[in-house]
This record gives sequence, C-alpha cells and structure tokens, in this order.
Amino acid sequence: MATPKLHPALDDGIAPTSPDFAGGVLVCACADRPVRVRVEGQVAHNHACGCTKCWKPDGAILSVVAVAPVDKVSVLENGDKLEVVDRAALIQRHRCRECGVHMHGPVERDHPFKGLSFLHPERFEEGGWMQPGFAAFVSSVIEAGVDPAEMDGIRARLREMGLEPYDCLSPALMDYIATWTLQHSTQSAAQAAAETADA
Ligand SMILES: N[C@@H](CCC(=O)N[C@@H](CS)C(=O)NCC(=O)O)C(=O)O
Ligand SMILES: [Zn+2]
Ligand SMILES: [Zn+2]
Repeated sequence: MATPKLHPALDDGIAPTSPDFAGGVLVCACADRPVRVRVEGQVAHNHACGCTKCWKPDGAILSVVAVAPVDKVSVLENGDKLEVVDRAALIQRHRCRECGVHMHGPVERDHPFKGLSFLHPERFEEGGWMQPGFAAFVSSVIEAGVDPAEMDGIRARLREMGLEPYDCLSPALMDYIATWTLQHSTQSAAQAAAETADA
C-alpha cells in the first residue's frame, strides 16, 4: 500500500525545533498584499490535527497547529483582509478572505485555552519553530472524506513519524482540560452557595 500523504511539513521529514527560534512572521498565501502576523517567542503544543475546522494546505488531510499567548500575536500588515470563520466557535479563526489561510485563532471564551491563539507555524517565514509532538482528532479525517479503510495506514504512518495518534487531544491536554473543568465547577458551586447564603 502507498505511504499516505498527510501534510507537506510531515511527509518529507519533520524539521527539528531550533533552540534559537525567538518568534517570527506568519504570512498568508496571497501574492498581492499578504496578511502578515507577528508572533513573539516560540510556539507551544504544536501538533497535527485531523479535525475539519483547522486550516490545511491543498491536498493535506491533516493540519499542523500550535498555540501562542494572544498578547504575543499581532497583525502587522493587511489585517483588513481577515474575517472570522465562525463567531460561534471556541477558536475564533481569522482567515484571509482572499487565499483562505487561517492566520490566528484566539480563544476568548471562559475555557482552559482562554488567552491562547491557534496558529499554523508552517506559515512562518522563518524555520526552527517547535516541531509537532502528536496527532489529534485523527478519526475526524473521515468526516472530511477519507476512506475509513485508510485509517490503519494513516495511524501507522503517524506512529512511524513519532506522532502518536489520538482521536481527541493528547492525554496531557485532556487531563489539563478536565482539571480546569473540575476546579471551575467547584468554584462555581462555592460561589453559588455563597450567593444563596447572602440572599
Ligand atoms: N469531529 C469534529 C471535531 C472538531 C473539534 O472539536 N476540533 C477541536 C480541535 S481544533 C477543537 O478544539 N475545536 C474547537 C473549535 O473548532 O473552535 C470535526 O472534525 O469537525
Ligand atoms: Zn491571503
Ligand atoms: Zn483542529
């Protein structure tokens, strides 16, 4: 069986993280007036994502997506071309309305990821950004039209590349979300009890 093509930043070998990478500029795919977004510092939690919401380059079945603090992300040029894909979504994905590339995606809602912005590091002009460490939402590629019969081959290829495949986020991130949810619900219950006592 042919090796499945997943993403240009994965298929020909994953570029290593550089300890010297101190941030860079993400550029959309427009030849004319490209959107340029500055990111200060290294990105975190870089991973492949198979969900239907994350932006993928033509022909890719996975996205490569990382996060940076929102206050480290700023639109430098041609921000008038940006539009939010779905205002109701957790991740407010800002895409270039001309070429379709997603340029940044802040989380503004009360959520464990609040204050982070989702970015596609392959759009950096510079190399050395953190290499992806796992693959998330892998089963979701079926929703985008991948034949379920290909899934064993896709997961095997991801493991071969050192990207453990998961059908949600990684266990570490799922544990982080669950811990936040517990603390949040405990705080909400304590607040409600205090308000009832005051009434
Ligand atoms: N199976 C769904 C999964 C979508 C999903 O939950 N994506 C994750 C990973 S990016 C998420 O956190 N989404 C939040 C959002 O889209 O705002 C799909 O493929 O559309
Ligand atoms: Zn563009
Ligand atoms: Zn995704």
